[in-house]
Amino acid sequence: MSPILRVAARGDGVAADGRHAAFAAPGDQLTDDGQVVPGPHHQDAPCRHFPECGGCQLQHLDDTAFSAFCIDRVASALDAQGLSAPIRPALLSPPRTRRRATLHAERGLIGFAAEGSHQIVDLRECHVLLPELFALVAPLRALFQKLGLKRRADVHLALADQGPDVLVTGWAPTGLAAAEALTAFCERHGIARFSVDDGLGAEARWEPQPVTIALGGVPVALPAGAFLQATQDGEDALVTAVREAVYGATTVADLFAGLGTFALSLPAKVYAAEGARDALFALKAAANMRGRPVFPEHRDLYRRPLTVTELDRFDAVVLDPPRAGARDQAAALAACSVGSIAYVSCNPSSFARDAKGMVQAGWRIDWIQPVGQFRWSTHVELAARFIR
Ligand SMILES: C[S@@+](CC[C@H](N)C(=O)[O-])C[C@H]1O[C@@H](n2cnc3c(N)ncnc32)[C@H](O)[C@@H]1O
Repeated sequence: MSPILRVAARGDGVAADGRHAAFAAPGDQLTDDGQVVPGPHHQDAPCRHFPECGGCQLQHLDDTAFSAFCIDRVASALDAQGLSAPIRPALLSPPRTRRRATLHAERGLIGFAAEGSHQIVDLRECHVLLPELFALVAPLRALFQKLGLKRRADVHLALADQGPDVLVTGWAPTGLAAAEALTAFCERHGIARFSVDDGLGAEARWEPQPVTIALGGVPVALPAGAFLQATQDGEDALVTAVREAVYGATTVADLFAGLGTFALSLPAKVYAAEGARDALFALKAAANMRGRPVFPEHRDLYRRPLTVTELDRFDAVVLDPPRAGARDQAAALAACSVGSIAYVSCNPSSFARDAKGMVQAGWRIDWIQPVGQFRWSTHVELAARFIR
């Protein structure tokens, strides 16, 4: 018998004797023949689709163990780079609060892909999606069946200010009957927008009024399929952490700004750099309309990161790159002399890699706030404050 001590990055339990076991929680016991004997932090998974469904990998952990996993994920990534930092208690989004998710549909099935495969798990219940979004799953299944969807399509769901926003990629129904069925579906289910994209770009087939998302109290036009923090709760946690990290700054550079989640929430003059044109134009128009001091620039930050001279014009910098991190931008940040840096990351490993160079150049990680907005998944997000 060996006790399970922690859960590794991929979700398997790690026993004191070094063995790994699937679906094991800290406090469980691993028998000599590899059986898991549940302990005090092992809960009954609430969803019938666990563990087949790839939407959740950790439903067997209670909140104490899931929170510890989020912290440990960050600590292990730092440790792998020879770093350590004060890590705050994790902020977990409650069940049923995911406002953005991508499902897959094919031949009468709709749901997340099965864990480790492309097979679709036909979703009959879900404990992570917002009820408003889950309520669309059965009607969408029926709609796709009616319209004869056979090949695989992706269904991107988001909750906009006006209601559910649906984007189907890989499929575009044609003909009058299909158009009528789609309109009836949208009217019946209060859909804010229904777009399709069969490879030529998103085309709205239903959008009775312009679709927006409120960020920092400002309604921003929401491009179909655009990036949004996964839960409102997670967004609030990240915004609060970023505001604290750059507190007192009157000029801020927001890098990888997206639609302006941070730029529109900071009490400062904000330069916002973003690579997606549609997001950038939406942010520009929204800021102009409300007279917010946000100055967006379309810029590919992988090809053309801000230079040290450019960075030094600001009191503080916020960056929130994609999963790959921001190696070159971090190198310039390491050498700059702004007052503080808020680094928001959806990948503790690339964050720790980027942080290492910054720490070697004299920066210190003041604190790290883990945010578990992908509840019961192995994806952990964080916001960190760097100071000299
Ligand atoms: C994790 S999202 C963060 C968005 C925003 N900060 C937010 O919280 O809503 C990363 C953003 O980086 C943008 N991006 C990806 N590659 C980029 C690049 N090479 N240059 C600039 N922006 C890029 C994406 O379009 C996306 O908006």
